[in-house]
Amino acid sequence: MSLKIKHLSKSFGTTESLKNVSLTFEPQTIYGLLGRNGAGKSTLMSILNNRIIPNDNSETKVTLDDEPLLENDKQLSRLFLMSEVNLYPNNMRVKTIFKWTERFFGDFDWDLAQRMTDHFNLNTKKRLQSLSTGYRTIAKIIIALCTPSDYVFLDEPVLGMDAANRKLFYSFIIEAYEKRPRTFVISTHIIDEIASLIETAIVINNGEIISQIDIDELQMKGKVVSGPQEDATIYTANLNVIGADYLGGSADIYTIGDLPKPVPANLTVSGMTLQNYFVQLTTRDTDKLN
Ligand SMILES: Nc1ncnc2c1ncn2[C@@H]1O[C@H](COP(=O)(O)OP(=O)(O)OP(=O)(O)O)[C@@H](O)[C@H]1O
Repeated sequence: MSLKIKHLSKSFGTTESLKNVSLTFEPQTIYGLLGRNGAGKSTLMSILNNRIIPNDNSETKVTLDDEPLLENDKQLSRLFLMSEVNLYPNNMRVKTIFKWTERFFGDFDWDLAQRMTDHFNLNTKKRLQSLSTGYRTIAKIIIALCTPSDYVFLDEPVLGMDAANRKLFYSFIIEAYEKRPRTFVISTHIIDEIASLIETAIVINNGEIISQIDIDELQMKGKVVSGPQEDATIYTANLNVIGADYLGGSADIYTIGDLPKPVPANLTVSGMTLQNYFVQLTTRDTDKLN
């Protein structure tokens, strides 16, 4: 019982946006889909939600609970994608969009929608076009959380939202999940804010999945060894090092796994944040200023 993707590729002309992606999304799990600009996050989510057609490749298989997903309306209706693209008529009132959603998906969580509109202070009598950028996002978030979908994809869901509303949104994701567990796949560039929300981080880089890690595992095993460059380098020489930052003779070396004891007295060890992990995995040489 899961959403399985095997050998999925997508090219736009000569741009290979997704390269032979294989990935499984388990039911009732909250994922972070992390990648730099242009990494392929939106393309992946759009393909899974039937908005973009993947390359024609006989090896490609996308199944939901072992049934083919693409071009299968019954299975596709179990997925929902919230993205920047506006699918709703701009002159429609928010409340009417909620009703449309209910008709289309066969159900809508009106209680949660009411709580969310109250907390966000959203006037549902307003037309979509008259809302500010942040409030348009809030309206779309409410729709995404109140549909009966089993797999909800949120592509940059906090675009234009202020810090207080983002915090409220993260609490509502948890509330929606606790009320009715389902899979959320959240793509965002504000990584540290979702670190406590997600269970698994998937990192995509240049169209390829380069890492999938449980947040608990990262918290247990991800360490930053800091101190004089030479000593830190010697101490971490045989460890699983994913990257390093050097500044004026000092080093921060990023490792995954157990550290040999004792740690030399001139080195310090701290936990690796999800943001650290992501940056180390996706930094290119060209990102560094000469
Ligand atoms: N319709 C399209 N036509 C041509 N190229 C496209 C199209 N859609 C996406 N691409 C290209 O595919 C690559 C992946 O884009 P995608 O939008 O999936 O990235 P992303 O990870 O969502 O990026 P961002 O974080 O900047 O939104 C990019 O090189 C992009 O230019």
